Amino acid sequence: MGERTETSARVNSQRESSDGGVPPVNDAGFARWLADRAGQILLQVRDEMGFADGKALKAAGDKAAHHLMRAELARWRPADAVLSEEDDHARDAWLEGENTTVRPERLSSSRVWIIDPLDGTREFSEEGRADWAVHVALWTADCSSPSCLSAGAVAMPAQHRTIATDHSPAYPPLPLNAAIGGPIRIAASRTRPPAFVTALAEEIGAELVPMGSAGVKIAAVINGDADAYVHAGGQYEWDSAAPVAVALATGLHASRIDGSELKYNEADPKLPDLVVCRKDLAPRLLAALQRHLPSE
Ligand SMILES: Nc1ncnc2c1ncn2[C@@H]1O[C@H](COP(=O)(O)O)[C@@H](OP(=O)(O)O)[C@H]1O
Ligand SMILES: [Mg+2]
Repeated sequence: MGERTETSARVNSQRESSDGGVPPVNDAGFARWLADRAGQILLQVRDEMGFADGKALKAAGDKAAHHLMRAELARWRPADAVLSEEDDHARDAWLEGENTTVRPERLSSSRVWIIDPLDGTREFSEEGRADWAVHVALWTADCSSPSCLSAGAVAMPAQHRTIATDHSPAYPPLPLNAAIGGPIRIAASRTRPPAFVTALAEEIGAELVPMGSAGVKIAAVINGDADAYVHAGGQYEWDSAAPVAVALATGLHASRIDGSELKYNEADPKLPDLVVCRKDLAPRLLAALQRHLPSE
């Protein structure tokens, strides 16, 4: 067994033997508890493995967080379905049965946990970076909003910070630079920003704030460190479900870039674009986005 595999095996066995106690009964508290537990494991994996082999670190982080979350969900919410980025067939709308294709179980479940065990995987593997997160969201069939997200938590372990719908953060105050007519700050992917985002920013006099992880970018909007998060060109439900749950609970605007609703637990989990921003900014940003929508 190589040194790195040994480290990963040791982290796994410590994880399995460590007891996180009894989690909160309510779903939002449970989401926070689960995201925090996975976050602790991820910090441990980073400490144990170091940054010499980024690829191995990413793989070990994804795996450790996924296994822990799957195990705790099976233990504490056994009747619920789970959609995790790290499941083998997570991206498939249909699964191969014996002689036919079958629908994934989650499509007939009334409660589905949509989880991204490690969002911002690239940044997780880079020393000194804190822009990575753990996402836990609960989709329920019985709901009153189009997204049907009834709980969500985003842990940012390297920032020692977790936001969740059990104690929804306060609506962000109008930042001073917005009040005095300063530039809007748009958070965008540091490695895969939408093709149109530079032109969009120029058109509305905005400045771009590159960072990793969809969860961290939406947390920046919730926090008031950015005014908006704009993404297009590809993403999946697990990349946005948890932070969108918190953003909506906070009272922010969250939609597709054409203004339509974000929907979760769809047969095809692709959810390639979104915009999250303060409500006062939404009409202006959506109007500008209309002029930049990628042609289908
Ligand atoms: N064009 C694209 N296609 C598919 N996934 C994308 C994407 N752009 C961003 N993502 C995913 O969205 C998440 C946030 O991306 P970014 O950090 O670039 O803003 C990342 O999730 P993971 O880290 O869970 O893979 C990344 O893989
Ligand atoms: Mg992700």
